[in-house]
Amino acid sequence: MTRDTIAVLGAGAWGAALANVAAQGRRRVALWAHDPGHAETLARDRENRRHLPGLPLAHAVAPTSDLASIADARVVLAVVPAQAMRDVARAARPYLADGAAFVICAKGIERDRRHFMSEVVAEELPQARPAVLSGPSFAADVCKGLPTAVTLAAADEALAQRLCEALSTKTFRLYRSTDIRGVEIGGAAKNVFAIAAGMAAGRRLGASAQAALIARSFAELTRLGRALGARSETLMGLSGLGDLVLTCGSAQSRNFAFGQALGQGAAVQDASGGKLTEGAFTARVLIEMARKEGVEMPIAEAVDAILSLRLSVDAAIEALLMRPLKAEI
Ligand SMILES: NC(=O)C1=CN([C@@H]2O[C@H](COP(=O)(O)OP(=O)(O)OC[C@H]3O[C@@H](n4cnc5c(N)ncnc54)[C@H](O)[C@@H]3O)[C@@H](O)[C@H]2O)C=CC1
Ligand SMILES: O=C(CO)COP(=O)(O)O
Repeated sequence: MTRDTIAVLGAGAWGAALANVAAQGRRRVALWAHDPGHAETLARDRENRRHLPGLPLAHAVAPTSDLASIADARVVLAVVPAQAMRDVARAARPYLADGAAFVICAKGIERDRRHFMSEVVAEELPQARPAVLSGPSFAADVCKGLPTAVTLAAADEALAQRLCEALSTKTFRLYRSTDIRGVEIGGAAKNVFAIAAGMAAGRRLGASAQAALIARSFAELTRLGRALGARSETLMGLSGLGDLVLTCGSAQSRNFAFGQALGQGAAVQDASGGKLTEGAFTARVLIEMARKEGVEMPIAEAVDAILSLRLSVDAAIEALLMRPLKAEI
């Protein structure tokens, strides 16, 4: 499978970066954009100037807005926003080859139906073999060829191994897993915690508070992950702790930057600066899942309360600090 044809759905920052990765050693990688104008601009500029300025598309990357271009792909990377995954998967259904690997690269949970991305894909693409790629990886870092390591999970370990071989490069290293649920929970939840970490930075709470917040966020992730069947080693791995540390520790993260702007006083509707902040879509559904499982997630609850304008940032910090003292679990 290593030289199998690869297509990418979604031509934002991460889609462009992964298309460049896939282009190494391949003659053509279709990069599908849902907006024909965007596909034309990419084809003309050979660069995603909005999302990845200064980082050219590899020669083999072929921007298109024609979904039929995925028909000959044995591996399709799905890199659209999580809330768009169902529509895109449904639209791809007539074109996706039987048995093709459909690798979910979005980080989020479907808000309306409370479905994980792998459940969305199972429903919309019965002919696909689903997989999930997630871990600490900023698109710009990957595009620049900086060393990066992520997890790729598929139920069938042989498929996971073959996909790791197909997608790994010298600087983009994939570790295989069969824990799809564990990998997708980590990717979705860390965006919510990154908003909280950004708020703490925006309020200048200090490095000690940042570290405490990451550790307690990890405790929340672990509790929910275990309740939903994730494996401990996944939660402690690249797609769990690894991505949490990256995203909660860098203003390069859009979720962190969004939280930071909120912490500095920006209004919820303005704080993202028009950038995709998946955590803002995931916060509510994450705590709904947690409540259903009887799992306490006070940090995620605080983020949701702030985003739904029920609590100010300062009141949320106060409430977290006033929680009863308890054992460290
Ligand atoms: N940027 C990064 O460093 C990383 C992003 N991700 C994940 O990848 C996913 C995509 O993120 P980015 O590419 O960074 O976002 P982006 O904002 O750079 O690009 C999103 C792309 O999706 C397109 N899009 C929007 N609505 C759509 C729809 N309804 N149907 C089809 N396409 C639509 C937009 O036109 C845009 O080209 C997110 O779930 C994100 O969490 C994961 C790892 C790294
Ligand atoms: O998922 C990411 C890094 O692993 C990107 O994070 P942001 O979406 O917060 O920019």
